[in-house]
Amino acid sequence: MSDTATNRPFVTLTGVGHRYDPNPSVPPAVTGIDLVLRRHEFVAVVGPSGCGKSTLLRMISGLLKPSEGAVSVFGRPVDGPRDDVGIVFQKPTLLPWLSVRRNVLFPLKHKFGRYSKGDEKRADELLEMAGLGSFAEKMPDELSGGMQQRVGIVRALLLNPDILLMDEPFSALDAMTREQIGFDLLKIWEEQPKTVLFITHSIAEAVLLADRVLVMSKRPGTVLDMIEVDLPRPRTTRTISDARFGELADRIRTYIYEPDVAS
Ligand SMILES: Nc1ncnc2c1ncn2[C@@H]1O[C@H](COP(=O)(O)OP(=O)(O)OP(=O)(O)O)[C@@H](O)[C@H]1O
Repeated sequence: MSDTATNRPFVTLTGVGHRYDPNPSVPPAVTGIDLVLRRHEFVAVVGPSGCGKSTLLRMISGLLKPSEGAVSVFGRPVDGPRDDVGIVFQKPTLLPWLSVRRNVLFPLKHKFGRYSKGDEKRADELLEMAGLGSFAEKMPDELSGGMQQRVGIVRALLLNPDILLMDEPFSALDAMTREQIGFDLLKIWEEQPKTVLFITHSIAEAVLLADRVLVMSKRPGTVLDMIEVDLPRPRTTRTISDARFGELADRIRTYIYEPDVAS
């Protein structure tokens, strides 16, 4: 985004790595990651299956401690789960006995034991923004997969996190729903900027949504490149037919499928 705050380092990873298996003959999941996420930027992460994308996300969230290097947010080391981080996974795991609105408000209730009228108003505003205004009183099983995933996103946004970590959030959705929900996410992000790290297996989705695309190598995952997506915003379906879109997607594809050619 062209916001003055955008150029400030926000999340910093210095020489970050993680190994699940202490046996030194087994390669680490990820290693030597140097990365700076700027405030309010949208960064997508792509890379071969098993290259450590989720491991990277979990270290930024504070859910997983790096076994090498350090993660910091605004200069403060991350040493455990943080309040200013929202996470959206592939499946929204809604509570089936609670309405959509109550599902969205559940983390507040769980954390503080209560929520205010202001929180309810904000939940309704976010549901409206996500196209779920008339579904607040419905139960999760009355919603399509795409709508359930939107509820999961709204639930993460209600806590107004500075950082939104999304781990293949749309991969369970059909192609059309996926494209639409991507544009809706961009609309919400443009109105309420956050630093977003978005893991996807779709190169096109990464280029369509992100300001920059982090390309990871196969295990042990390292940074192969950080590609600036110099496509104008707002992004629309027309963005996909822009020649530059094709060039950027091709460049990333080469990294993933022909890493020897790319390097
Ligand atoms: N809890 C764990 N214990 C042991 N190994 C793990 C654990 N979690 C992940 N791994 C291994 O670490 C590597 C990186 O896993 P990770 O899930 O971070 O990759 P990924 O890029 O997100 O994969 P995918 O694209 O398939 O979702 C993989 O080889 C995986 O098998």
